[in-house]
Amino acid sequence: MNHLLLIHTGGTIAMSQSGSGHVMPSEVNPIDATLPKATDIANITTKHFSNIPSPHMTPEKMLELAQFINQQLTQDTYDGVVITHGTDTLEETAYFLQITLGAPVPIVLTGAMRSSNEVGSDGEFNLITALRVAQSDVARGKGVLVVFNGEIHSAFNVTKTHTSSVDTFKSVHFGNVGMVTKDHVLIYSQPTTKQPKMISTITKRVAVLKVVAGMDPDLIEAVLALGYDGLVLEVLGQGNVPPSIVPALELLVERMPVVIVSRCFNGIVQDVYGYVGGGQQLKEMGIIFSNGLNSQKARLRLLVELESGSSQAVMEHSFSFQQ
Ligand SMILES: NC(=O)C[C@H](N)C(=O)O
Repeated sequence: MNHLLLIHTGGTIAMSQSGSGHVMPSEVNPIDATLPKATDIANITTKHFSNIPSPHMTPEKMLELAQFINQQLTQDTYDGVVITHGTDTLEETAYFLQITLGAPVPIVLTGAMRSSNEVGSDGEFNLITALRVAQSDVARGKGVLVVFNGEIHSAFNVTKTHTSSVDTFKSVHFGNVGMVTKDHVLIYSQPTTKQPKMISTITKRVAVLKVVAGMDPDLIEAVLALGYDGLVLEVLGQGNVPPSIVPALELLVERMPVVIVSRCFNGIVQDVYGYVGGGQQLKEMGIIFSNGLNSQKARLRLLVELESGSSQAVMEHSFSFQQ
């Protein structure tokens, strides 16, 4: 029988609703009560890494988690790892692990939208399906996966799309990579993955700003004044900005890497337009075009590139579109 490592980090899956109706972390993780129902799936070793709501997650804690997983995988033999996590930043931790961890076994993240004692609580189903995916041969070599509501997603594409629905995780651009049915774990497409970059510290800071019509340049100027090391800009459409921020961007890109992602939910940025502030001008300035990542993931990618001391050319390659 397979041996799985189950790591709890917190989130709603580890919470209960109190008498007042507010949802709070529980001292004893209620999801562990599900484990007797999983004994036919694998032998499971449980580790409690943290018990935090995921808005309390940071890149530093993500790095600690990556190091913890590496340590556990060298100390014992596991066939897969399941991580329970709050849903608010789950996609960020999943993507961080994807780009920094070269684990030889499936790494699967899951969570819940309804806490343990709420009607229709989804933690039990999500945990059981995540364990089934992690022990499955078809999950090997597929990168870090997110299993939620019977769907399997790649860390690259998945994002939280609904504030309260249990059907919240969706893969923009390419759709989910697989599904879990009563009897099967199916993965029908090969997720995009790139060589992970091992880092040992988080010392850099990357700002994220969203571009809006008629945007004032002062926030772009503040990025430099506040001592950030890089900027991710959520730009318009296929990769365009208003003329009002072009001079500030020109100055900024001389001093730090600037990466653009689109504020559209789907699609990639390209140098299509030749007007002032259009993609052609941004490309000529040396701005890096991302490959369809959302801004929260592009921020982590840029952070990892900065920590790795990557050149502009290496960064461009890391952000390039690859199928
Ligand atoms: N459903 C959840 O897990 C949301 C919660 N606020 C968290 O991310 O910790």
